[in-house]
Amino acid sequence: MNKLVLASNNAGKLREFAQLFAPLGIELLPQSAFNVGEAEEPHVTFVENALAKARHCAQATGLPALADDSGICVTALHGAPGVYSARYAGEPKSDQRNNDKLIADLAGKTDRRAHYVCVLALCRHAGDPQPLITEGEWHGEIVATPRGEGGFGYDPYFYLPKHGCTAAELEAAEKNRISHRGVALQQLLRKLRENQNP
Ligand SMILES: O=c1nc[nH]c2c1ncn2[C@H]1C[C@H](O)[C@@H](COP(=O)(O)OP(=O)(O)OP(=O)(O)O)O1
Ligand SMILES: [Mg+2]
Repeated sequence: MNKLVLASNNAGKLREFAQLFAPLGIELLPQSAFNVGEAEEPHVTFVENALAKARHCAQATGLPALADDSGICVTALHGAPGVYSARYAGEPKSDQRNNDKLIADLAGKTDRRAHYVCVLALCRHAGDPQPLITEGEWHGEIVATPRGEGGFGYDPYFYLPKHGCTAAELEAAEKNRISHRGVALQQLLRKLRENQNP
């Protein structure tokens, strides 16, 4: 497989995947290059939404498609916003309003634990009966005051005690090495290699 379509319209994800794929010798094309519209994400699990996006994109392009469904799960909010992270503060999607709502919802709560989840789904074609699926998690805490200019989404509020900084303060390469997305992609690449060398 030397060409893949990325089934996402999120500029932050596109940036991170471009960097992650750069050394791999796999051409990664954004679905916008094929005028693929946004897929429905009607499901209550990351894995089902990831599959829906990958299948929709493979169908529309005739090429293998990789989708990322991700979000942040906050312990004190019983796992919310979870699969609804992108639309937490309603439509149209806005990172700023999502972050404001998250901080408001956590006001007065002492348990600040949260983790990112990323599920990747790779459909080699629209009817692929055996899509590759992997998952990564990244654990941290929500801070009330944003820090850093990097990353995207909830990153300025996602604090990593081990690193003493937020995800938005990490170098892009460091985030990709340890993030939910980076971990899920390493697993996906391992599965791809196993499939090619049975
Ligand atoms: O590393 C991350 N750093 C910060 N925020 C993140 C990250 N990873 C996911 N997130 C947040 C952003 C968005 O609020 C939601 C993903 O929602 P999700 O539906 O998967 O993506 P999306 O609608 O933005 O784009 P698309 O579906 O076209 O890929 O989780
Ligand atoms: Mg989405």
